[in-house]
Amino acid sequence: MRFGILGTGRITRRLVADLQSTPGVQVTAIASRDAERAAWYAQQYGVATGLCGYQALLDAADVDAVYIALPPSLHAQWAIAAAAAGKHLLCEKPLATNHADALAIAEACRAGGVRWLDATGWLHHRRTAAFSERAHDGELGKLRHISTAVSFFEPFQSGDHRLVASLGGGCLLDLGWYAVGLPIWFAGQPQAVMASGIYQQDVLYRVTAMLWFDHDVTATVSCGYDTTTRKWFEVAGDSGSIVCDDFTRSWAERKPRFWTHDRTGSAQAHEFEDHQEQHMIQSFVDKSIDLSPWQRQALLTQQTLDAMLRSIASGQRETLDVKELSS
Ligand SMILES: NC(=O)C1=CN([C@@H]2O[C@H](COP(=O)(O)OP(=O)(O)OC[C@H]3O[C@@H](n4cnc5c(N)ncnc54)[C@H](OP(=O)(O)O)[C@@H]3O)[C@@H](O)[C@H]2O)C=CC1
Ligand SMILES: O=C1CO[C@H](CO)[C@@H](O)[C@@H]1O
Repeated sequence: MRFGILGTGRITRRLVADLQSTPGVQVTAIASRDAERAAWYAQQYGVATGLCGYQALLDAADVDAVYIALPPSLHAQWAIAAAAAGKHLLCEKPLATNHADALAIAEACRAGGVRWLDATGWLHHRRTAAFSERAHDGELGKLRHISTAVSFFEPFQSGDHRLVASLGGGCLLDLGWYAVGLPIWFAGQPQAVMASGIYQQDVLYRVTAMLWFDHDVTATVSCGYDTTTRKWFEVAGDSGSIVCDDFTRSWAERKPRFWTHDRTGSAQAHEFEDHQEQHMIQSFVDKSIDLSPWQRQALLTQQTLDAMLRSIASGQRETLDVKELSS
């Protein structure tokens, strides 16, 4: 699959090497708003063509798939344009800034006959497959409660899209995508949410929330830009729990790991050898792999984030529209 990349930011600098080292993948073009930057990136990262303007890349005949690495508010526009141009779509998280736009992306891809996936790496890690299997094989007993936190304290450059509301900034869309995605991965569709948020510079800086699922499963989640937490979770049943201390990251310096705890309090560690981002790219390019479980996860996450934003604004518990989702 021949990839073209939209945007020359922080994540592009990391993912371009993962794309180039995935078997069956070539990166043939990169596009920037700025011609010089496009040429510099192409030269620097060994990409054949640097193009000025994102549409130029969508028009390129030697591009089969587009990786969108733009600020969140631009995802829907360029994802829909990519699908209309017949390009498969790997889109950075959050898929969009709201559920309606996420559904519009899915529909455009369906109409264009192209594959789509959000680039949420942890969902494709071997470690995720292993802890998911354990959670579902009865080892935990009945699933009861999930806790998770994903926070980074970072001195953002002024103008960083994370701090600009009109670009889809704020910790909820950015880090809440991971924190809320985790309980959804284990427990499915939330029925209701109650969230509270603290704003700084016009964007959400810290969010805490409670989620209610079917069968009395609950979750507490938090995310923020002004705290440093491990990107951890605990999935607890009535017989045991699974704990992971950094589920979103690919660690070069140590093996990905998680622990299982039983009723007696004893813990067993599980470690893996992994190159994590490549698994996500492989899921996307291997046409024999059904992407629908991950697509459903993305749409559910987006719908839940919408409900959390409503809850922050209203100060009330908000219910999710189950019918809307299942259709
Ligand atoms: N999966 C992951 O682990 C990570 C995912 N992300 C996600 O990737 C996306 C991009 O994040 P990141 O790379 O950190 O962002 P950056 O701000 O570093 O880069 C975004 C790029 O988008 C282009 N762009 C187009 N319009 C604008 C605009 N109005 N303002 C700013 N940039 C613009 C720019 O490229 P140019 O001007 O050259 O066209 C810019 O370099 C986000 O959705 C983010 O959530 C981010 C980090 C990690
Ligand atoms: O997805 C992400 C992972 O980590 C970052 C912190 O460096 C986030 O802000 C980012 O968008």
